[in-house]
This record gives sequence, C-alpha cells and structure tokens, in this order.
Amino acid sequence: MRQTSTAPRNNKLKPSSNLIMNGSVRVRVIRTLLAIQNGQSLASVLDPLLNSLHDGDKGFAHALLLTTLRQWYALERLLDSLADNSIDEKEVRTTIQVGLTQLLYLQVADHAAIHETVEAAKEIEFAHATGLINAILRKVAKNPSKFRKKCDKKHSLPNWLAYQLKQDWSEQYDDLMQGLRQPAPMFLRVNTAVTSVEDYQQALVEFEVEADLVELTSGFNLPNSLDAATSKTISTKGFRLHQSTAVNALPQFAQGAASVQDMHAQLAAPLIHSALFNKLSVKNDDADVDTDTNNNEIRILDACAAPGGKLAHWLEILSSNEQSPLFHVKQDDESIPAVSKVTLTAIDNEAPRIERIYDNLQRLNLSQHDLQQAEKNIELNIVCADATTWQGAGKKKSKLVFDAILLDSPCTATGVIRRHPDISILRTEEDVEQTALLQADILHNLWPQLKVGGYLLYVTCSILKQENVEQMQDFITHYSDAVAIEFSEDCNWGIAQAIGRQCLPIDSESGDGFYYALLHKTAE
Ligand SMILES: C[S@@+](CC[C@H](N)C(=O)[O-])C[C@H]1O[C@@H](n2cnc3c(N)ncnc32)[C@H](O)[C@@H]1O
Repeated sequence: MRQTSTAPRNNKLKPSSNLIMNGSVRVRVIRTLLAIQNGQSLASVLDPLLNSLHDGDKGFAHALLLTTLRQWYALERLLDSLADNSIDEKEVRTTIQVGLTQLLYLQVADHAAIHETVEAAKEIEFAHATGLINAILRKVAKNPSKFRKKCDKKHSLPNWLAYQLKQDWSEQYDDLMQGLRQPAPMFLRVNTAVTSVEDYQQALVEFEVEADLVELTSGFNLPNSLDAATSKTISTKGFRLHQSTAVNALPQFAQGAASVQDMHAQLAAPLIHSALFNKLSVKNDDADVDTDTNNNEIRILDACAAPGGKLAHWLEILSSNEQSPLFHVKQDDESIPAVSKVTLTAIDNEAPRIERIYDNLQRLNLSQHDLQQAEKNIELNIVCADATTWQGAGKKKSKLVFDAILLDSPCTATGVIRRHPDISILRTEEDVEQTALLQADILHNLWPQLKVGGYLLYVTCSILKQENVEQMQDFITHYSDAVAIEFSEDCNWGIAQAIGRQCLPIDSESGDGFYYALLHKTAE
C-alpha cells in the first residue's frame, strides 16, 4: 500500500522577519545569519539586508553573508577545534564565523577583520565575549593558510546530508562536496520568441558582457513504433557569463529578450516539448479519444509552475515559429496532425509565488494578452491549487485530460545549495522523507489525468536518490501503464540512472544538480 503524507508539506518561506537593520555592515550580516538560523530563508532576508546599506557596502555584505553560509559547517568544525570550551551562544558562534570568513575566504586585512568583528560583538551586546572572539581570530590570523586548508579538507554540509550523499554518490562524493561550497555561474536563456541566440550573442558582445555559448544535447530512446524522424537530438543553447552581472546591464533585458536561468533548468521545456511533439506524430490506436474537443487541440500542464521560469520557456518555444513545429507541421503528412490550439494550464499552491508568474510573463511578452495580440493559438490558465488533489477535468466527461505534463516537483533543493546555501541550515533529515511523500502524492494525483500516449516529465533540483531515481522506480512499480523512457547515449549532460538522468558534476562551469525522468503512458 502506498504511503501518503498526512498533510501537504508546507514549503512556504516564512514571512520576512522584522530584522533590526542598523549598526555596522558586520552587525547587519550577523543579525541576518541569526535570522536564518531561526528559520528565515535567505530569499526573505537578503533584500532587507542589502536595501538597508549604502551602495558601497552592498558588495561586501553580500560576499560576507553568502560565503559564511557556503562555508558554514566547515567553519563550525574549525571553531569547535579552536575553542578550549564549547561555545554555546549562537550569537557568539555566528560572530566568530563571520570573522573567520573574512580572514580565510575574503582576504580582509587582519586588523580590519579582527577589530571590526570585535566591535560588532560589542554593538550586539556580547561585550562579555570579546576577549574570546579576539583570541580565536588572532590565532587564525597568524597562520591563515593552515586553517584554510583545515577548513577546506572536508565538506561544508550538515553531517546527515554529507552521509546521505556519500551513500548515493560515493564515486563523485569528493568533487561534489567541493562543488557545493563554491559560487554558481550565472546563465542566461534567450527568449527565442523575441530574438535569436545568434543575435543575442552579438548584443552581449556589444554590451561588453563576456559569456560562453553553452549547448546541451539530448535525445530519447523512443519505443520502436514511434516515428524515427521525431526522435532526433534536441539542442538547448544558453549563455554562461564570465561574471555575475546585474540584469539591467544585460542587453534588452527589460524588453524580455533574455532571462536568468540555470543551464540545467533550461532542459525542462525543450524535453517535454519534444516528447509532446512525438506524441502528436504517432498514430496511437490505443490513445483515449478526446470527445470534448477536436483532435487537433491539445492540453498541457505545468503542475508546479511558480515563479514560472520553465513555464515561460515552454511558452517561448510554443510561440516561436522556428522552434515549435506543432502549429506548422507538414499538412501532407497524415501521421502528424496540425495543432489548431494549445491550452496550457499552470498550477501552484502558493498565491504570492503565482503573482511572480504574471510579472515574469509580462516582462517576456508572454501574458495571455500578448499571446492574443500576436495571434498565437495558445490559451493560458493559471490556477492556484494543490497538485495533490486538483482535478483538471472540470466539466469534461473524461478524466484523461492532458497530452503532456511537466512536473517540476517540490524537492529538498539539495542540487542548488550553492545558489541557496541557507538550505543546508534549514533542511532536516525528516524533510527528505516528507518531501518524498509529497512528490509521490502529486505524481499519484496527476498520472490518471494524463492521456494514453502522453508524457510526464518529472524534474527535481535535488541530488538525493530518494527523491529522484528511487521515487521513479517506486512509481512505475505501482502503474503498469507507466513506462520510463531512456535518454539516448548522445546526451552530453548528466549521469544515466536506472530511470532518468542526474545532472552531475556540479562545478564552476556546470549547471545545477537537476534530475530528469520522462514517463510514457501506454494502454494497460
Ligand atoms: C521547484 S518549484 C517550481 C519552479 C518552477 N517550475 C519554475 O521553473 O520557476 C516547486 C513549486 O511547487 C510548488 N508546490 C509545492 N507544493 C505544491 C502542491 N502541493 N501543489 C502545487 N504546487 C506545489 C511550490 O510553491 C513551488 O513553487
């Protein structure tokens, strides 16, 4: 019997704290770190911190906060080895860790790092600990390279997570541990409904934004019955910037020509789109006949859509004539019906995050109004709903509603720790179990709504097998009509799993630790 979670896991970020944003830069960073340890997400406290500072201090505060978080557990270990007696006060530990980050990772001059950190302790009323803070930081400042080596030797993760990753990825473990504590590169996706990759590359040169073109290739080993012409290799192109850059310094950003999106996240929309096209190109005698609509109208679902990164990408592909063969297939090819209309439904259970979908689509010229103006036959429905219970059928007689489903599932986000290093503080071992149950609940609710012959792309940004390959293996043992489609050998990204592919390694050039699996629904 399948286990179900007692309640949908609440992935909501706590509301922004009433952080007292005064005092020196270091005091503000220490207070921000304390708020994170008290359960606030980095996303909810970063803007209040940066907005409270003068422009000249923002860069230092950002580096100090993010680096301290990325090295958090390594700094904790070092601190414990340096203190004669255990230090229990969270405020004192945090202040010392902020001092250690300056000495070991940010090359702040010893005098400034020690003096300013001790002053910060006084400001936040921990004057009783200034002797201890001073002594530890001075000791480290005498031989920073020795202590840096000590810090870098092992991982910077909570022990439960490091242990689990060693179980899951023993071969890749050492590199993974280092990759997860480094900053991530910034990637751009080009909106091909507005411009071409080639033109945008030229624009980047003109704006003196240094970037490399990255091309990811993918293919599927499709069932024999499917048309070989449609199982061709898919190419996904994006840009990796040499340096993180403010979006207003990017060409035509406000006009929607590009978006910031991790390179591996840019695989989702092309993968599900090519599977959808494949479905349409196959005459499937077993397929459920859609009695409510013309056969050439298709319905697709983005099941966990906010804030809309992958949804926007899918819409860009659908509304870009070059990339979307759906609307202009060869009419003389009887096996490929031309599509007259696409209905794309996007759901998410968090209303504030749904607001961000509207903002993103607006900037990218992909709102329902924009699509209508451009005479695209795409209907967009955005719904706030719980994917564990939501039924898309409405008044339709058949429950089999969707031709393709993109399920970018809620997950522990362990594959994006380098971008969101607060995750390693906020996640617990119990969260993994709860999240896996939530993922299973969503899958079990959505699968019956997929048409026979349809495809479901399951995506996470986790590197834990329990949420990925094991989740998929568990799922297909429950459904005799679910077939896992293999990726072909010519994929130039990720590691093949028993089902799906795991995006690894995580290094200075690569995208994040996403997982992809494509499921095909056959007649039972
Ligand atoms: C990985 S994020 C989706 C990111 C999005 N696809 C994108 O590319 O921008 C997962 C989303 O699942 C949503 N979510 C979590 N539990 C849910 C549930 N039970 N039903 C619907 N959405 C849920 C979260 O609010 C979150 O926005």
